[in-house]
Amino acid sequence: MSLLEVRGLTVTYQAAHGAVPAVRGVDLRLGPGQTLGLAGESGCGKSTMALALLRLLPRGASLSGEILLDGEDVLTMRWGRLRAVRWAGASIVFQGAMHSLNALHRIGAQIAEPIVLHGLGSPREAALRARTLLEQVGLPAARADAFPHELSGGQRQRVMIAMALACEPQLIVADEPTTALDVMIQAQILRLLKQLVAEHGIGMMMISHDLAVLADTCDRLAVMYAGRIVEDGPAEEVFRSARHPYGRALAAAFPTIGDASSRRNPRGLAGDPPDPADLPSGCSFRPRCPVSVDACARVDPALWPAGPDRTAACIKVLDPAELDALLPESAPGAAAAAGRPAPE
Ligand SMILES: Nc1ncnc2c1ncn2[C@@H]1O[C@H](COP(=O)(O)OP(=O)(O)OP(=O)(O)O)[C@@H](O)[C@H]1O
Repeated sequence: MSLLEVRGLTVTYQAAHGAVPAVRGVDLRLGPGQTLGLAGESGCGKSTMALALLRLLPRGASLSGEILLDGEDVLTMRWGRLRAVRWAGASIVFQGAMHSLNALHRIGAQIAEPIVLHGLGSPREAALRARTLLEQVGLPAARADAFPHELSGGQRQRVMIAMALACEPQLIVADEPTTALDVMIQAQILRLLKQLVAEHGIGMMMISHDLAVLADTCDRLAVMYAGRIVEDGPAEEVFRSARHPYGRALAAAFPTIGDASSRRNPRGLAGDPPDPADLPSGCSFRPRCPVSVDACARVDPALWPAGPDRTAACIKVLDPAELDALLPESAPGAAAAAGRPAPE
């Protein structure tokens, strides 16, 4: 059984200007001990996905679909069960640790708190475990007595990881865990996460706009655009040879795994992701796509097989007969008439 299985997840915010469909029918799967990277630019719906997994979305957001955590649907859980699952079943490491830590409480007390709240130890046992956890994330146990402002950004992010591990969850969701850090510290934190996930056999979903970081850290990669997954497959393969033009553009923007300096000057993709409340017809990526054809305005592509163990939501992974059947005027040869280029 999958540790996490997301089926047809849709999240819609209610904003002053109307409904904002931030996540649109996402399917994802993650096994125990696996790491899944979720990539995409700002505004593609990645954080919404992360928050939805533990029903942490702001009031007014509506959700549908299924989020099966170890077979149990998070969306239909009663509050008591949901409280138990947060931290102990799955926990989230957010970006910007300073905002997530309480400036008035010592580090050790903050790590110990969820352990006591979940009945996993007495206050004394939890305090001892907090010190052990600090050592596991590469900090001296004595840092338990420090306040957040006494730590560097990288140290605070290590504290956040220690907190996420505190109740021994099966799943960690890391949302841009290294974005605010300089490149050397970023590499250390990524190594630490990789090592902890392997040692503890937990699943991890890591969210980032940096495809190279995800390819280096994760087993699988899913690329998100305008609230949908547009490409999915083994991480190295997606990074080296993305089948969706958006995946290729992201890979080109962050060209080198392991060489952080090359990421300082990404070759940017022109334009911005569309406003989810005002999506273009057909494929959402069409207005920015360097290889779009007329048919892309008429077909909103689903994820189709794009090689062994890979999918992509682009009509260019279809053969002409399959595309013909999809086009509204499904006369034979419509794909050719629509200007479909030769498959790559
Ligand atoms: N509370 C909200 N109310 C209305 N719209 C929202 C709300 N939160 C997010 N959105 C919109 O939903 C879309 C997805 O946002 P989300 O934060 O999930 O994207 P993201 O890929 O995580 O970007 P970032 O990395 O900048 O956080 C965006 O268009 C955003 O403006």
